[in-house]
Amino acid sequence: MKLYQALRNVDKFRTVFDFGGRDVAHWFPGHMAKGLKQMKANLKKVDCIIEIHDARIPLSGRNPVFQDTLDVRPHLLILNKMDLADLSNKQRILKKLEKEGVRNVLFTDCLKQRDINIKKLVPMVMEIIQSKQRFNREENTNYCLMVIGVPNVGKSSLINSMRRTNLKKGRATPVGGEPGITKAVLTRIKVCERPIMYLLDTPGVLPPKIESVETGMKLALCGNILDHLVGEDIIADYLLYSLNRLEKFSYVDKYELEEPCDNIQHVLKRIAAKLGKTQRVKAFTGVGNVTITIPNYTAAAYDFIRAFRKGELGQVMLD
Ligand SMILES: Nc1nc2c(ncn2[C@@H]2O[C@H](COP(=O)(O)OP(=O)(O)OP(=O)(O)O)[C@@H](O)[C@H]2O)c(=O)[nH]1
Repeated sequence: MKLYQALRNVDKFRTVFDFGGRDVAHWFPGHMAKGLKQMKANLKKVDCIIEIHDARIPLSGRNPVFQDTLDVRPHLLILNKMDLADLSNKQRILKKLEKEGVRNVLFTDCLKQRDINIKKLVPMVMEIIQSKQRFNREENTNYCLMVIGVPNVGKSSLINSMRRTNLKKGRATPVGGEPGITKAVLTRIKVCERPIMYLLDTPGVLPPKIESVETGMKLALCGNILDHLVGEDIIADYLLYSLNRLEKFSYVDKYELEEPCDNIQHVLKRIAAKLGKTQRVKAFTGVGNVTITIPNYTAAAYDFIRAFRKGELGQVMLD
């Protein structure tokens, strides 16, 4: 799709998204509060907190509890999944974060076999630790980090990636495609030999800060909330709205649409047809019941969201 063609459609696109009075209160399971207790209890052993968040939403959805209760420790913010993020305006993001008091930021791609930024992690952590007083751990020669973050941002992947990079070792912790995979209690995992560095894995338990339904929807789009709690249909619609707003029109070619379109029903119908996803349903007519074939909108919405999460619809910056 040529940009000049697409731009002709811009005034046809929605400028605001209608969330239909949705309530985000039920989007997070209760077990998450337990995680914070565990973290606080283990804080004494920790030299540096590694907070990990999704690089596509660097400004939304982090948990404010980090600042309030865990702030006593040195802190590094990792913005992971950088391979999926449009970082053309990285400076704007870094400036905004700095205003919020976040000075140590590292972008990573934990799926990459050799991510150069993961290599920088240990030296960066050492610098941060050495720039502050080490509380009651002065005499300790090994270091302990705590990795925290909202669900599904890549905490386990980061640990595995650090082990791969620093110890040439394989997986220590299971990775999942759905939020809430890491449920075990805190485990201490070695991630570096020189200096000896351990990492406490937390169960991905911190509920994000949802200051608005829009923040909730961004988190849902990035896979930080279980899809069915929000609804695949609305996530897909918010995805379409976002792609159009950001002028990321690669979905047009991928799904063989004629032009960018702001109507989710139309787009899903096209996706369903392309994937051959139809369903047969009974329809009641005046002359009796007939079975008709209609597009499977749910399957199409799922495919659309999945393609986005895999990066097939381009890199985005949702904040
Ligand atoms: N594209 C991309 N995907 C990633 C990256 N890091 C992790 N993922 C994927 O994100 C999903 C979640 O990763 P996990 O490491 O299980 O995340 P987690 O934070 O430990 O998840 P919870 O235990 O649910 O809190 C998996 O499908 C990973 O493959 C990355 O840098 N880029």
